[in-house]
Amino acid sequence: MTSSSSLAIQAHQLSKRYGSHTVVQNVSFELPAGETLVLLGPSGCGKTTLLRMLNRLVEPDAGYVAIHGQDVRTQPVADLRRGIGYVIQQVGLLPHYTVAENVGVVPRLLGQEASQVAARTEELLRRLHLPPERYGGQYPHQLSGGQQQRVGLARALAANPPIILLDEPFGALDPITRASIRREFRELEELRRKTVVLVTHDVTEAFELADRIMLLNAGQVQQLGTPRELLFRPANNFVRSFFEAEKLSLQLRTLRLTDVLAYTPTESNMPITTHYKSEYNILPPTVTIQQSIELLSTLSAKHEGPGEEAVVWVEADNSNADRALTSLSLPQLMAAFGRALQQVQTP
Ligand SMILES: Nc1ncnc2c1ncn2[C@@H]1O[C@H](COP(=O)(O)OP(=O)(O)OP(=O)(O)O)[C@@H](O)[C@H]1O
Repeated sequence: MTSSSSLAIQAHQLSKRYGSHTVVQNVSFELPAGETLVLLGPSGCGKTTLLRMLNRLVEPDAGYVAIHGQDVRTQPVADLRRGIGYVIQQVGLLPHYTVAENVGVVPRLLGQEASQVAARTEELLRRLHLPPERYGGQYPHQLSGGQQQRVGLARALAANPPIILLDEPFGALDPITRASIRREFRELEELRRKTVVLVTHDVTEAFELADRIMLLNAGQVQQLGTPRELLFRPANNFVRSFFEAEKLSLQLRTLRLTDVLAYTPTESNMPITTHYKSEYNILPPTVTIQQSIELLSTLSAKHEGPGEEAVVWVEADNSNADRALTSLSLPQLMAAFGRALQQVQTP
């Protein structure tokens, strides 16, 4: 059990109706500080409405929200929103403000000193791969969609709120930009420490970013759990069929090396000296199968010669201390993945 003081967000029996149409129905969840919850579901299922109830952009008809243990109705809205960053798909940058001015807008409103605002702005732009000397003085229309999205994120992070709400933040981007921004986003240390609620209808995005996923349909929670639980222990047919089309790709992103190690050959049948071995292909067991396949493919393209096969080396996790390093080639990895899948899918 998590104590209520370490809970960043508690939503209790939230409901919202527009006319006769119930768009959110009896939704409850608790989100510990530092977790990322993804709200997923088909268009119109109520994700945005639910998200906007958290910072009181929408008032529920029934139920309540508590932030850090305090009922949001008992605090001034301005105070509440100061602690909650908000990023939307349309970005909403101020067109006549430069990039630096856009990022600094909230800290300035909070009365922070100009030098402090400038330092924070520079730091964030640099972290989001927008060198301030090049981009700080530009205007939003001079940036690409992906760059604007990063400025929107920098602006939401500027005042260092402990909670960030993101509504389809990558929705307007092409698939390639989208995938690369998502990777940057995942690796951003600043965000890892925060409590994040993210709305998307993109299943891969949900699986890559979520600690837990709430799958909604017609305003009702279908399942709330880890990506692994939704994929391998679907609560009903809606959940099962929602992931069906992308099942293999999700399995590759959900299972990790640690899940397949037990199904690998106990001894490598190739002499170690024939392998190209460097710090780059020694992997911790937490790496996903998808990432391992990508690395093995790159290594194969670079290093494979006659009689050689590219391998990665997997560090033993604690439960496997007798095997310090296990070597895995692509065929071995795929075979082990297949066997692990059979196990995990057996009820
Ligand atoms: N202010 C409003 N007035 C009337 N109906 C609304 C209002 N806001 C949302 N709705 C309706 O509520 C339902 C849920 O909308 P919501 O935007 O929460 O869904 P969503 O899951 O975020 O959808 P999408 O993925 O398409 O953005 C929709 O049918 C929408 O038309």
